This record gives sequence, structure tokens and C-alpha cells, in this order.
Amino acid sequence: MDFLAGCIGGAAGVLVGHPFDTVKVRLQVQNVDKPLYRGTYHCFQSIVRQESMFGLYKGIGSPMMGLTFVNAIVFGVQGNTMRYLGHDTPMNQFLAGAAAGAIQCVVCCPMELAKTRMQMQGTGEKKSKRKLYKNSLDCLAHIYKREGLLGVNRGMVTTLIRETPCFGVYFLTYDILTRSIGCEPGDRYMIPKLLFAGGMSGVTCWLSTYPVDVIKSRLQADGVGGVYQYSSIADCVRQSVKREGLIVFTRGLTSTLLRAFPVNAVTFATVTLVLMYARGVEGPKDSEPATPVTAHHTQLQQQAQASSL
Ligand SMILES: NC(=[NH2+])NCCC[C@H](N)C(=O)O
Repeated sequence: MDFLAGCIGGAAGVLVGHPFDTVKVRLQVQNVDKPLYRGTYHCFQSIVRQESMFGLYKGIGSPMMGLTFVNAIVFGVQGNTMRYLGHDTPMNQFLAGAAAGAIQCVVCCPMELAKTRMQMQGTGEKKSKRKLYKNSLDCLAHIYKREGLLGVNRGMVTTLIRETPCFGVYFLTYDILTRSIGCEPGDRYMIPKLLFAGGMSGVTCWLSTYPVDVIKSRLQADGVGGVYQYSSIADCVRQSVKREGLIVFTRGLTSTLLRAFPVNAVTFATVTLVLMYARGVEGPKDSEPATPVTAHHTQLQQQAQASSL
């Protein structure tokens, strides 16, 4: 059930947040010597003006297919790891989230490679008239044909470095917030509280490893137009800091945070509600530790039973 709930939550999140992600990638990867965009709003405006609203949704195929599946893995692995760990402690919340974050990289890395390439296609001075890739799957097929499995997993190391701690923070933050603001069963403000806790979990986790995300985007966009700038992660960091200073690690951060709150508010609230109502019958067995999402529906179930007596 965790997997299905993660699927539904993931799809809801992608629809809400993809335009913000496109702006983030464009700002992270643009050539600082000849910048196309002055900032977040100018980037939004330029994309809509030059590429219509559809320009903001370039590359959505990949995250729509991938993120939905990724969220299914994330919430499925996290829920089952919590059951395996047996006790609901903050450390176990972090560890279960980190395990989920590491495992989902298998899908997340190729998905984000295709997304990044599609989002960068047709931009900058190397704007090629002929579109190289028809869609995200065609993009991955091209890369696989040219560079094999290694090529399709370009950016895997930075993705693992970014995702493993980040998802630990993601679930730990949600656990702490939902317990401290009290998403009590029958609480008339439960939904807004779930949305707030989910949104803040997304913001916190993106902030926790954002510099790594900048490097990952640059490595995955490297080679668009055939010119490779970076020979390694260290080389990418060195060149980026040398040319732009430490401020480079904040490129696209505003758009990322504007995206992170609504996307993760919707994702976590959707997952929690789907689990609550879908598990209304069984609820977590006594032997199962409550994960944040299962804790909610157990409380709600008790409330519902009490009120029906
Ligand atoms: N690199 C990260 N911040 N990973 C966490 C991603 C959380 C959520 N799936 C999102 O897209 O916002």
C-alpha cells in the first residue's frame, strides 16, 4: 500500500512542481559568461515568452514516469525499513529515509539525466535548430547507444551523495513536525498541518544537500551540444568555484524552494491520506512501529471507532 500511495503522491507532486524545476535547471546550468536569465522571475518570463507555457513542462515525461515510480520506491522502502528496524525513533526515521533515498537513485539518476538534457535542449548559444531528442525515453536511448550503461548513469555518484542524507532529513523532518504540531485525529486543521509538515520537509531536505544538486545538474547537462567541460566531480567543483565563487552553490535555489514546498506538501499529504483511508480496515499491526504516515491513520481510526460507538 505504501508503494501505491507513493505513486499517487508522486504524480500529484510532479504536476505541481515541474515548471519550478525547469527554471532551477536553466539557472544552474546557464553559461555565466553569457547568461540568458537574470534571475528566477526573468527565467520564468523568458521561457513562457520564447517557448510558451509548454516550455516550462519540457522533460516532464521523465519525472512523471520516473518520480511517480521513485516515490513508490521511496515510501515503500521507508515504510518497510521502519517495520524491519522495529522501533519508531528519530534515528530510525533518518536511517529508513536514507535507505530509501539511496535505493531510489537507481531510477532517479537516469530519470534526472534525461530530464536535465530535455530541459536544456534548444537553449544557449549552441541552440540547434534540429531537436536532438524527441522525448525523455528517446534521450536515454540516444545516450545508451552512444555511451552505454555508464552514460545512462552519468551523475550517479553525485545523485547518491545528494539523495541518501537528503531523504533521511526528509522523513525525519516530517516525523518531528507532525508530532510537534499535533496532527490529531479529527483535528479540523489536520490537512493544513499535513501540508505544512510535508512542505517544510521538502524545503529542509533540498537545503540540506543543495550544493551537490548544482554539481549534479552541471555534470548531467555536460556534453549537450557535444562539448564536454568537466573531467570529474572535483573538476566540476573546481571550475565552478573558480569562475563564479561559492555563490555558484545557490544557483536556482529560489526556484527550487518555491517548488519544494508545494510539491512535497501535496506528496506527503496525499500519501498520508491514501494510507489512512486505504488502511482504515487493517491499520498497522501491533508489531509494526508507526511510521509518520501510519501513525496518522491509526490515530484517525481510533477516533473514528470512538465516535461511532
Ligand atoms: N534531492 C532531493 N532534494 N531529494 C528529495 C526530493 C524530494 C521530492 N521527491 C522532490 O522532488 O522534491
